[in-house]
Amino acid sequence: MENNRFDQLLCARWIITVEQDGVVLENHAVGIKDGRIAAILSPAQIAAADATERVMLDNHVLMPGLVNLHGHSAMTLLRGMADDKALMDWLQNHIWPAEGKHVSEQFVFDGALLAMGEMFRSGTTTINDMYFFHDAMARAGLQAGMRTFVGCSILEFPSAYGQNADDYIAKGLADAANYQGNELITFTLAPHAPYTVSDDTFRKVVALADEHDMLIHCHIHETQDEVNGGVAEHGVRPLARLDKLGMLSPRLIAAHMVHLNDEEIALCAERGVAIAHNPTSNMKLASGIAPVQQLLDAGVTVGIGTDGAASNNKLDMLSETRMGALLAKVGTLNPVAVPAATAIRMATQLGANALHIGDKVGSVTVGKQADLIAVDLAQIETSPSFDPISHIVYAAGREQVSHVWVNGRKVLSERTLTTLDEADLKARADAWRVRILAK
Ligand SMILES: CSC[C@H]1O[C@@H](n2cnc3c(O)ncnc32)[C@H](O)[C@@H]1O
Ligand SMILES: [Zn+2]
Repeated sequence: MENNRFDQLLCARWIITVEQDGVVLENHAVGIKDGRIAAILSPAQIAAADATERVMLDNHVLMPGLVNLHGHSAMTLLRGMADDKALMDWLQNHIWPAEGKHVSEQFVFDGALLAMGEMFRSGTTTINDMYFFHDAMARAGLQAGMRTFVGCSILEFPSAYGQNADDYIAKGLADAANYQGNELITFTLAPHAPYTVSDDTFRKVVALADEHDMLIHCHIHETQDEVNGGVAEHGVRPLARLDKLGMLSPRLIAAHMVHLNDEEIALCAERGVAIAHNPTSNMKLASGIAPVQQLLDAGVTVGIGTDGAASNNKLDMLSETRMGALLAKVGTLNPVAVPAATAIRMATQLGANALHIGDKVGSVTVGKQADLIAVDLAQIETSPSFDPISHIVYAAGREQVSHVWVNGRKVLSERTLTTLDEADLKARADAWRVRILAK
C-alpha cells in the first residue's frame, strides 16, 4: 500500500512527541517520506510497513530536534579567550577588540561550520544566530544542512563587517535577498542591544521588519547595569524605550531578558514578545537569573539558547535544557519551577514557535518536517531508565546523541557527522588558533 511506504522508518524504544506534556510512546516508529513525518506507527503497524531504510533505535529516545534560540556560531573560534568576566568588561576589553582583529568572511564560515558540527553532536537542528558576514553564515548552514536563522547584525559603530547602522542594514538586506525562499536559510534583523543602537535605527528596523516580513533578534535587559545605563541615558528602562519605538511585537525574539519586573513580564505577554533564555551564559557572566517560570505563567513564549561559545563555553542544548530547569528552581526556591517536560518543550516547540516555524518543526507530529534526534539511553549514566523525559533533561549527556535528522536528511549517524568532516573542522579550528596567536 502506497501510504505504508517510507524513505526511512525510525523504530524507537521511546518517542517523546512534545505534542502533550508527559506523553511517551513506547516501541513506535516514525515513517519519513520526502523529508516529512509521514506517519507514526504503532507496534502492530510496524511489521507491515515498507521502508528503503530501517533505523533501529532499540534503546533510544526519538524526539524533536533542539532549537537553539540564541547564538553567535562563529564565536567558537574565540572559545576560552576571556573567561570569568562581567558582560561589559568581557565585551569591551576582550571580545570586541578580538573581533576587530580577526573576524572576516573566512573566520565566520570556519567558525560556523565548527559550531554546527558541535551543535549536531548535541542534538540541535535549528540555530537562531546573530553575527557578522551573513553570507558566510548562510553558506555554512547550507553546507552543514542545518536549519539556520541568520541575524543581520546592526550596531551604530564600525566593526570588521560594517561602518554604521545604515551600512549593516544595507549589507544584511542584500545578503537576505539571495536566500529568499530557501527551505533552510531565513534572515532576521538583529539590532545588537539597546545600548549599541539608536532610536532612529530601531525605528528603521521595525519598519523594515514589517516591509520584508522579517523577525527581529536583539539582546535586551541582560544585566542590571544595562537597565541602569538605559535609565540614565534615556530616562526610562530599555524595554519601555523599545516599546515606544514599536519594537515589542510577535516579531521580536529578545535574548536574555534577565532583569524584568512584573509590569514588564505582563507587557511582553501582551505584545507577544518571545524570549531566548540563556542560562549558562547568564550564570557565567554573572548577569542574573531570568524569571522564566513567571514568564511562562504569564503566557510568554520562552525558548532556550546557548549564546556564543566565548561566553558559555559549550554549544550544548541538552546541557542548556538541564541548566534551564535547574536555574529556575534555585531562582525561585521552588522545585516545581520549569519541570522536565516544560524544559523539553522550551528547547523544542517553544523555540520553534518563537521563530514562527511551530507549524513546521518542534514536535513529532505527522505532516511536520522530520527534524528529529535520537538519544541512546543504554549507557551506565542513564541506567536504569524509568522515565525518558527525566533522563533527557537531568541525566543524559550530549555524548548520547546518536542520530540527527534535518528535513529528513541524516546529518549525524551513530555519532558520525555525515555532511561535515570532523578532521577538517578540527584542522580549520587549529589554523585559526595559529593565526590568532600570530596576530
Ligand atoms: C551584533 S551581534 C554579535 C555581537 O554580539 C556580541 N555578543 C556575544 N554575546 C553577547 C552577549 O551575551 N551580550 C551582548 N553581546 C554579545 C558578539 O561578540 C558580537 O560582537
Ligand atoms: Zn548573545
